[in-house]
Amino acid sequence: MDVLTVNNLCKSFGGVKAISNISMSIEEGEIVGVIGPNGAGKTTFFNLLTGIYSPSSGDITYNFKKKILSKDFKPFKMPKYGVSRTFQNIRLFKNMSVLDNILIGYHCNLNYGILPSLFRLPSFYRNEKEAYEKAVELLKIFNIYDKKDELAKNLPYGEQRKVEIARALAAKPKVLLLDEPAAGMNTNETKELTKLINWIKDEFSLTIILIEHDMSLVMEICNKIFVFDYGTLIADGTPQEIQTNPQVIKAYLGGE
Ligand SMILES: Nc1ncnc2c1ncn2[C@@H]1O[C@H](COP(=O)(O)OP(=O)(O)OP(=O)(O)O)[C@@H](O)[C@H]1O
Repeated sequence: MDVLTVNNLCKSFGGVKAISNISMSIEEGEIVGVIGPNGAGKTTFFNLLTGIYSPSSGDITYNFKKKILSKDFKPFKMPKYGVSRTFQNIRLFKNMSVLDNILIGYHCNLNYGILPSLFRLPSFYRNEKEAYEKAVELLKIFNIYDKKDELAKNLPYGEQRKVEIARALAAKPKVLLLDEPAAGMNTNETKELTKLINWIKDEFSLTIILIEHDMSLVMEICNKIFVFDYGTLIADGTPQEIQTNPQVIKAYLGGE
């Protein structure tokens, strides 16, 4: 079943056509890679998928129990709908602890109102305890439990990326968008992350869409790859098909 459909999507900034007539569908449970040279429109595409930008024309639909249409996208609503993301430039609450960063992810889905919170009613404690336990579980999965009380800004870059992914997962998404998850990671960290992404996809029943320049990661874990160049979709297919596609080779290397 398609979890996401994109129809004739366009986005222009003045005279710059950042996204031009992109159409695609993504099936539930897939790990999909979005690749392309610098400036190809990948981040703009993610910003359209998460309501940061509105399409100039065309539309996007998440086919969840209830359909979510692009006209209803707002960045702050996306986690509630079931769409979480990470950013190319890590956006953590840098002066908060690692644990608090993850707890914020859970707070999108807490089931108590202002009164239980003000008067400290049982539902408040029940929800907070559950969020804490789940956050600890995530920290252990990401192998950063021993850093839980450190300020996010004091963690090495690779671990900050893990915190950002864990925070996105805490919002219990159905679709997880990862913008360059391996950026700034060394080879071993990238290998570890590759395994982790595969594992969380099954464990949390996710559909994952990722932008990534690290081709070893993309080719190893993606079922399907979409290739952008100058805002257009120039190819899509399996990793094997993409690696041998002459148009893709041309876009990356500037020749055959
Ligand atoms: N807010 C904006 N205002 C004007 N132009 C923009 C804006 N955002 C993106 N662009 C332009 O749109 C095009 C696509 O940019 P985008 O950042 O989406 O590419 P990208 O594929 O993510 O690149 P990279 O791999 O370098 O991150 C570029 O020409 C960029 O300059």
